[in-house]
Amino acid sequence: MIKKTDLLAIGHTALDSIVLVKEFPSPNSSTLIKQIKNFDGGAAANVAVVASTLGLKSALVSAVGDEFKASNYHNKLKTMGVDTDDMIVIENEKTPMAWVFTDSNNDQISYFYWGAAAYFKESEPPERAIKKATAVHLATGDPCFNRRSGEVASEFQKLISFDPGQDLHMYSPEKLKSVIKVCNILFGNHYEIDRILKTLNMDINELRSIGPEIIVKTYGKDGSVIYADKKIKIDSILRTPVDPTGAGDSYRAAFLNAYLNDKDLEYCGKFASAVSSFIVEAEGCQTNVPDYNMTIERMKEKWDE
Ligand SMILES: Nc1ncnc2c1ncn2[C@@H]1O[C@H](COP(=O)(O)OP(=O)(O)OP(=O)(O)O)[C@@H](O)[C@H]1O
Repeated sequence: MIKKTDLLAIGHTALDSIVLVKEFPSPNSSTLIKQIKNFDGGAAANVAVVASTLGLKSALVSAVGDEFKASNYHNKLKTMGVDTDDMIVIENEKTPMAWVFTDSNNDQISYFYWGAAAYFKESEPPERAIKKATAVHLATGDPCFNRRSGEVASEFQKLISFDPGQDLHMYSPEKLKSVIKVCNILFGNHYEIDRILKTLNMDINELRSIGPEIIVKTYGKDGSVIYADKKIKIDSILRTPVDPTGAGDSYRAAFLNAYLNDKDLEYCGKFASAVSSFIVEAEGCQTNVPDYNMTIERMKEKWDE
């Protein structure tokens, strides 16, 4: 019997190293590292992990190296119930890695190693995983693979959400438009949504008219705005951030969780806001992930509902 999934996340699974230095070295010099911490990451995996912790049956399709199957990260995903049966495993390659260097001014320099993810381009869209899912989330990853996966998901009439995130610059205007056309929900932070509007030379209503009936624009600690038939402003549940990375992915996972449970858009935004407020309280994108009850408690504290 085919096991159905609620949410399939497509895009990066990555290993993140957060490196603290006093200052960045100039070329041909070196600097001492104060601390290195390794975390499980990658936008699609972050979404799958948060969605699964909140109670959705989630699945993940990423391109990973051949060391991944035996890794603790993979074991963790399986233990959580994330379906990884359709992961793309590339022989003699490594799972993507990100190194984020932070100096004492909190300025950051990042390096991203695509490794196995470079093979997304030549991989077939995960039709079997798409067919099994109620909703498909296209996270940061290869633009061609996302476009082709979006087309298959559209053919099978799935709910499609799209978040090009920091890979936005890799999309040509045509490619960007073609993914946006097939998606139902477009997510982005305010820089990203503004850049999409500028690239496509559209305002938010024109953008909605070509595809996504819902556009969600996040503003960090200043909350988020949902553009649908009406505009809904959602406050954040403000916390002093220990590490803001992963706030966006957790927001998307939580929003989709509430949406798939037939909640109205204001509720979806509040639920997402509550979940992401936990994520900023700890280092890493998959740490301090709240379960459903913890999220509801925090929502009640803020909105008394
Ligand atoms: N300091 C904070 N306290 C509480 N909630 C926060 C804070 N920062 C962000 N959030 C929540 O997380 C949501 C997403 O944040 P943001 O707009 O920074 O996304 P992002 O840029 O995609 O994040 P990232 O790329 O760092 O994961 C916000 O709409 C807000 O609800």
